[in-house]
Amino acid sequence: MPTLIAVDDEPSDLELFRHTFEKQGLTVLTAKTAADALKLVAEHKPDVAVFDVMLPDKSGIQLLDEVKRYDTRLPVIFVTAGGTSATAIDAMRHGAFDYLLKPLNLKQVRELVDRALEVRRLMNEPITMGDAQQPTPDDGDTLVGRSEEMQDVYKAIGRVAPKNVNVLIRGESGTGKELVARAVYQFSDRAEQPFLAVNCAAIPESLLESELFGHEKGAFTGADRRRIGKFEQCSGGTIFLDEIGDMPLALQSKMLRLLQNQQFERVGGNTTIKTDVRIITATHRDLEKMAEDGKFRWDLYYRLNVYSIEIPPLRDRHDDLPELIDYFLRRANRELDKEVLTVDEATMELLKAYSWPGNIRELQSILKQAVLASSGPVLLEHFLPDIVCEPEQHPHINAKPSSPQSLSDVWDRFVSERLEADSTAIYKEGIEIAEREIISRVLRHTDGNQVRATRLLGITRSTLRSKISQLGITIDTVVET
Ligand SMILES: Nc1ncnc2c1ncn2[C@@H]1O[C@H](COP(=O)(O)OP(=O)(O)OP(=O)(O)O)[C@@H](O)[C@H]1O
Repeated sequence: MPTLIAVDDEPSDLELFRHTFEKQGLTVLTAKTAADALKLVAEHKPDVAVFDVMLPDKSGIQLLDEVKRYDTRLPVIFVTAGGTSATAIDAMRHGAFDYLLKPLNLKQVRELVDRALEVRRLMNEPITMGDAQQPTPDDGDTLVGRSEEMQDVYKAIGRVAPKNVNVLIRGESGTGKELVARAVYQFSDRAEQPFLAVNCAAIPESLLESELFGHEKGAFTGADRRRIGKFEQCSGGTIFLDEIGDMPLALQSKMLRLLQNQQFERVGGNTTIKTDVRIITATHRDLEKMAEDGKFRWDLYYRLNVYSIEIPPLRDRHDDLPELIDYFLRRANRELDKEVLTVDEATMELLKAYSWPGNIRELQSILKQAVLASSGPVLLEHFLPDIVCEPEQHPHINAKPSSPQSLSDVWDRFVSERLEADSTAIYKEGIEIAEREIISRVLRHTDGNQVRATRLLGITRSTLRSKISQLGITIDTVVET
């Protein structure tokens, strides 16, 4: 269980943190002074910290600097009364994760702590390579696969990680680009420094610049205080820019200047800020084609592509399938509290014959559905979702809809089958199926245009993206603007 430490001289605030996060299953440590906090950090190595900016024996920033001696990667959130937010902004420049203003809004606190824990996980969970046999697949993440193609990927990681150069990771969606980025970071000389990930496609264009570079108070409507961007916050560390092909052209110029001189200005500011970040980027797009079409700057492309790692699609390394299947079965068993131990031969043949357009993410999602549906220790053919058994009946998004059936017939069949299989997750599975179906259909209607789809669905673009990834929705044509 992750551990949170809250440091504040106000007992009622400490109680609030204890109450809120113990309920969420976290271990909560509390301290009223910086001295006590330091002892707890040294002893318990917490995963996330919340510091008041003013402590009786030290300022929160002094405490942050001292804590960094024990743990350079601990995400620290500051809490401040509105009037002292300048200190909190200063704390961000010292590498704090973020800050919150009093009075505390519990929803915001929870969201921020969740994000900090995710960042901590990305930094700390060790990535192992090629060895799916480690005792529990939950001890960290494993890049599974011993095929020649994956051996080349591991060699490339080993070769480039210790060099302080920018790396471009390429591969279709769901092939493991984020895992490879984390492996490059973890095997680098910067592994003790922070790692921050930004998905360029998930953040609206208007906000991406300030997310990366920060802004000055009054830079635009709504900029009511200075904001420290990721490049400033992460100085000394590594930034992972996912979906770099989606970065707008105007921002590409600013990135280029940063790469040339390791310096930049906040939006609306004149002060030049020096930074020292290693940049890892990833994309599923054809950047050369984009550059030829004038959509991606060649000069930026050359700077980012100092070294590139190409991850092959799953269909080109079917040798890895048995090991991947075994790994994800064990994972699904743990998550769903099931005991599916093996896959029978006919099912394995079907899995091998399928083309895996959504790559490993799709494999993971399909095995989870199959484990959920299965009853007994052997995964049989009829527990697999139809898409694997009859792929021609389920062409991806551009295809015609399948045979008409009334909605209530479909759900009748679904519920009866699950009742027969003695399922204990009918609700969760049903919701997932409905979500997958609705989102896929709307995307088909918009010819894969995600911006139009978000409008029709009435959800945000980041929700859409996370649903696509969570539900393993595969799209042949994606138009993201
Ligand atoms: N070789 C692998 N071994 C084990 N798990 C893997 C492997 N490759 C990918 N995964 C898992 O598959 C899922 C998708 O991986 P990841 O997010 O790294 O893909 P991606 O290429 O970054 O996708 P996208 O382009 O859509 O962002 C993750 O849950 C990841 O842990």
